[in-house]
Amino acid sequence: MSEQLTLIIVLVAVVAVIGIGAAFFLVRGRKAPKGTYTGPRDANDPAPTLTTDAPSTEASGPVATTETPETGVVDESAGTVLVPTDVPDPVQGRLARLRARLAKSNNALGKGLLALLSQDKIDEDVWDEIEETLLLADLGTEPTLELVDALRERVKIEGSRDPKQVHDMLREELIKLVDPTMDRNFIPTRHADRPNVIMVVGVNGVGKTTTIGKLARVLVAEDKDVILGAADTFRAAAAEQLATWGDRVGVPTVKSDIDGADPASVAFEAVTAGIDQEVDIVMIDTAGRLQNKVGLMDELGKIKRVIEKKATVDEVLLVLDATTGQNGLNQAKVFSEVVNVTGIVLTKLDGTAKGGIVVAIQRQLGVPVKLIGLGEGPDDLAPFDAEAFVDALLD
Ligand SMILES: Nc1nc2c(ncn2[C@@H]2O[C@H](COP(=O)(O)OP(=O)(O)OP(=O)(O)O)[C@@H](O)[C@H]2O)c(=O)[nH]1
Repeated sequence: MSEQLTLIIVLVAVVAVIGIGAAFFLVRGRKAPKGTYTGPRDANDPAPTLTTDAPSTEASGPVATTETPETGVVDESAGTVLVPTDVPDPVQGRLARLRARLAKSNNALGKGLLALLSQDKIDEDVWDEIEETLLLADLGTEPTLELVDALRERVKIEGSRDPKQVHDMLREELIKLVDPTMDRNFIPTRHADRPNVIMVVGVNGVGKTTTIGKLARVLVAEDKDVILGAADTFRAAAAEQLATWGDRVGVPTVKSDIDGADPASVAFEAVTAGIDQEVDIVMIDTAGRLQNKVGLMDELGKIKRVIEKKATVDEVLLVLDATTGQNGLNQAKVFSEVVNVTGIVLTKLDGTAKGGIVVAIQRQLGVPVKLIGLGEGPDDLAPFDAEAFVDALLD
């Protein structure tokens, strides 16, 4: 009798443990651990296939004849268990943590201005020097004149200046120029029925692939499910480079196994995989292209149009190398004409004293700088924040 009772108690305990476990997974909502799902996350979804032929007629049906993806794409996410090996740094406070990199190369701007404005007597020569410092930092003519006028006015009104006063005055005026009111949200959210789609564009070697890799880590740290699309089919190693970034944090990459494949086809397949697998975000890498190559710029427009047969492109991030200065402005202008740029990623700010380019670019495009690259390390990408940026220049 007592044996039967013990058996019943054990059975009840086992059922209770299983019940609690099931409830835990239901509350959590995620159908597979992030980064380890291998296909559709709903049991009733169609099984993923390894595609080596052109996308099916159904998938590419709405695509115009001239823009029909014609090359095969291998969906690496199908049948592959990706086990993350890295835990990305948290995103909060990154700019503050990386500020030393920025401050070092931008000393000329922040510290130089502070020194000039702290002089006992600020005559015309000093104002000229202030102007020159700002122009050398690539702030651009109009913002430079605006800032100098504002500072002149305040020096006149406020009279004597102690170091704290000078610091606060400069800080306020710089923050105004960098514009804290712009929408710099860079953590996209999934739409009810489809992923958020981000396209990353820019000229050769500015850091597009590296930025996507770093951004994938940021998104994983924010608990997002991500798929990458290697539509940079021009440079043989680019797709591998992207996939390596993704693998480290358990993010799958859709890429073609054919050298020089149609980038629009790869992008289309990546977005299709993202929809099928119900991910939060699909990020598409594109090949670097010079803004004066008309054919390549047209191709970029085509990639976007082909993606949009499937899902809206929510964000086009233009990656600009901060060390290229004014040339970046020309690039920004042409790219935004072709693909409606919605945000700027300014890379290599660790290697230049030209932090003023942030203001110049925003002014020219009316588009916010959303992220800045501060090194080659995997977590050397920081969300841009006007106040933290100015503090990094001055302190
Ligand atoms: N110092 C520094 N280097 C960076 C940064 N971002 C990228 N890089 C380096 O820039 C180089 C080019 O980066 P990629 O990501 O390959 O550039 P890409 O734009 O994808 O290049 P293409 O595909 O050839 O157009 C690499 O050596 C990166 O490590 C940054 O913020 N700081």
